Formats: sequence, C-alpha cells, structure tokens
Amino acid sequence: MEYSVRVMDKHIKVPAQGEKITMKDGKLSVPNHPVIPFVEGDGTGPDIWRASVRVLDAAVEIAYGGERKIEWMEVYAGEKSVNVYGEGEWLPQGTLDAFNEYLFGIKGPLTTPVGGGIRSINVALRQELDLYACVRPVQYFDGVPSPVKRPQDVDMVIFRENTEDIYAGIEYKAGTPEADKVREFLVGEMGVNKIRFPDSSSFGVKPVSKEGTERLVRAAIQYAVDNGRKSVALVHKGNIMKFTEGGFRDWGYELAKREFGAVEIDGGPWCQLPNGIVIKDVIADNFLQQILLRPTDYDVIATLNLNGDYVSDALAAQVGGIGIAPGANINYVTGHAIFEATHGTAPKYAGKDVINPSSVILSGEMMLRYMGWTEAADLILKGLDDTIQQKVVTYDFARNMEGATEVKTSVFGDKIIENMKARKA
Ligand SMILES: NC(=O)C1=CN([C@@H]2O[C@H](COP(=O)(O)OP(=O)(O)OC[C@H]3O[C@@H](n4cnc5c(N)ncnc54)[C@H](OP(=O)(O)O)[C@@H]3O)[C@@H](O)[C@H]2O)C=CC1
Ligand SMILES: O=C(O)CCC(=O)C(=O)O
Ligand SMILES: [Mg+2]
Repeated sequence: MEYSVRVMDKHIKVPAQGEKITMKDGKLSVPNHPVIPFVEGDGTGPDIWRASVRVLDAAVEIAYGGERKIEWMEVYAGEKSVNVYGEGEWLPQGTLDAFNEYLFGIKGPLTTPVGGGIRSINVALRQELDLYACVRPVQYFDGVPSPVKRPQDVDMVIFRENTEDIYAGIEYKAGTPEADKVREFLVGEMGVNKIRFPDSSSFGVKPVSKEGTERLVRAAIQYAVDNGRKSVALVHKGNIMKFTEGGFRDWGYELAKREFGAVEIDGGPWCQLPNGIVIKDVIADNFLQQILLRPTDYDVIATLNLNGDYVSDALAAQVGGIGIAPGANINYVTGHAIFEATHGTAPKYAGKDVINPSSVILSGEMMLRYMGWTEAADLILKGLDDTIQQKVVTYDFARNMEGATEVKTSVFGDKIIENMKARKA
C-alpha cells in the first residue's frame, strides 16, 4: 500500500488515498474510501485480524467491485504499542487522536493483567472516547454447536453501559494510605459500621449516574423502536444496590415514559410504548436463569457495565461461544464507534492460527452495516452461514460438531471468501 508523507505521529502512517468518516447533525457521512484505524490486538489478535481483514476487504470488493474500499490505518495499543513506542506506552495519544479524528475504528482484544499492573486499555479507550454503549447482538447461526436445546430461541441485543459502574476501576488497595483514607472517611465521617474487616479491606467505588443511565437506556429503546423489537429489559441488582442499580432501573423507566411516551401496564412498573414495545425490568440473578429456561421472553437488554460483561459471555455461550460474539462501543451523539469482539486475547492459542475469527469478522459486519454498506455486511453473514453449513469450522466448533472439517483460522477466512464469491456469482 502507498502512504502519503503526512503522519499523525511518527508511528502512524495515514493512507495516501482515503477520507474521513464524519458526523453532521446526527447523520453519518461515509466516503467511498474511508480511512479506518485498526488495532491488531494482543495474544490471538494478530491471527484473528489477518483472517478478518481479508474477509472484510473481500466482502466490500465483491459487493461494490472496486467502487468502495476501506483504507486501513494501523494504530497501536497494548503489547505491540510498547514494542513500537517504547516502555509504558500502552495507549499512545496518537492512537486516541486517530480514533477521535477518524470516528470509526476496529480492534482486536488487549490483555489486562489480574490483580495488579496496568488498568484495562479496553476500558480506557471506551472512557477516553466516551463510547457509552457497548452493543452486543447475540444471534444463532444454524448448525453451530450449542449446549442448550433450542439455541435458535436466543435473539437478543445487549446494550451495556460502558463508562461507569464498579468497572471504571476506582479502587484502593488494602493497606495503602489511600485505602486508609477511604476507610477513615466511611467509618469516621459517614458512620458506616458494616465493613466486616475494615483494616484489611480494599475499597471499590461504584458510580452510576442519571445521565449515564439515561443515554444508555435511550440508545437501547431507540434501537428497539428502529428495529421493530418486542421489548427492552432493564437488568439490574437494584434490590441490593438500591441507589446505583436500583437508580438505573428507576431512571430507565422514567426516561421511557418521558421521552418515548411509555405508560404503565398491569399496575406498573412495567410500561409500554405507543407502538407496543414493552419496557420491563428483571433482577440480574433471576435474569441469568431465565435466559436459559425461557430466552424468548427477552429481546433488547439494557444493563450496567459489570452485569453486561457477565451477561454477554453467558448469552454468547448459549449460541455457541464467544468465538462468534461480536460487539461495538458506540457514542450515538458524536458518532464515534470502535468495533470489537466480546472475547479476550485467548493467549494459549496465540500464533497458532487456530482461533475462531468469527467474532471480529462479525464486528466488522456490524461496522459495515453501521456505515450503510449493507450489501457487504449481508454477504459476510451469508458467507459465514454457508461455511458453517458446510461444517468447515475452527477447533471450538469442531469439538462439538459431528462430521466437521477442522480448519485453521486463515483457511476458515478463505472458505468464507470462497462462499461469498459463490453467492455473488
Ligand atoms: N475487549 C477485550 O480486549 C477483552 C480483553 N480481555 C482480556 O483477555 C485476556 C484473557 O482473558 P480470558 O478471561 O482468558 O478470556 P478470553 O475471552 O481471552 O478466553 C477465554 C476462553 O474463551 C474461548 N475463546 C476466546 N476467544 C475465542 C475465539 N476467538 N475463538 C474460540 N474460542 C475463544 C477459549 O476457550 P477454550 O479454552 O475452551 O478453547 C478461551 O480459552 C485477559 O487479559 C482479559 O483481560 C478479555 C475480554 C475482552
Ligand atoms: O478489558 C478487559 O481486559 C476485559 C474487558 C471485557 O471483558 C469486556 O469488555 O467484555
Ligand atoms: Mg467480558
């Protein structure tokens, strides 16, 4: 690929061809040759990205015959960033600037160490760009092996609040002066007497705001309206965490009434929009058993950050696993969006070319659809569907699928491309 001399910072090469995606008056404007930044990711990220980018490019080429093309621009985060930029540079300013300026991006998974070390770069990106909605559709592809009897009954779209909650990582380690200060404040000034072992406790803070809840619930209800869905369920643990998770529920209902004209049904608090969409709520532990026993009761899900994290992996498992679970982090007001899989770096498979690339491919499919390139997005769904029907799959599906041909990540990508070409021929 040719590059211009213009650089964003010394490591980011801006493609010579290509223009920015922009947003004006709430409307996206997507040129035929958009520049889209990508982060390859850690662990299995490079294996997955290599296969995915070929599938995305092929879909666009087959659909539009050269008239449209994505001009990819590599930006760095995670381990590769430290290699390129130097020590401590896990999320360089140039990367943030690129995502900010070019509006859209796509990324592979990034490692977050447990217990210590750096805070999540994934979370930092969502916070820095204020990508407040994590949208994770969960749908079943016919033929995918699943642990449940009727995986086809699962058809949900999770809207997970993406910037607040305990997930924001505001916490203080036991034994530090900061933890001592928090303890002194809680016990000494606030009169809290419920901390069982105050001297050896670490402390975490769970901020949940009205504004944060409202913009997420608004996005979920709007999605339900735009896509003819049946219901929006607010999933929370508001019986225990009354002002945070309970606040999420109450603010959610209030917004549905105030902005969408919902009225209470059966004595409330459930309510209904004039077009019939039901707004309901469910306590999170009950929700986790209900999605297994009667998934057809649920459609669009609006929930807090940590609940959404658990729920998205659990639901993904019902339709075959996180190898096929896409997602997008979106700010619907500014138009910024970073598309990424639900799963992590799966480090034990790194560099082996065996991992399932479907989640990133489907995240790319979401991106193309969001850009309005629906023909290319549809082709990807067909190509993936055909490949699964032919039982040509990666190890994760092969281990539970009778008569499967187990293939490498790269070959799986080739097969999808072959099937997309056959569909178009
Ligand atoms: N957005 C992001 O960038 C995310 C990053 N992470 C980070 O990733 C790292 C590893 O996290 P971990 O908890 O192990 O979770 P992972 O999602 O990385 O992997 C857990 C298991 O899920 C299965 N799996 C994951 N991805 C795929 C795939 N593409 N195809 C098929 N199977 C897959 C594998 O199961 P099996 O062993 O059965 O084959 C794997 O061992 C951590 O540092 C974590 O913080 C985690 C989630 C999201
Ligand atoms: O940031 C991480 O390492 C984990 C994030 C995660 O699990 C998720 O967003 O689903
Ligand atoms: Mg997760």
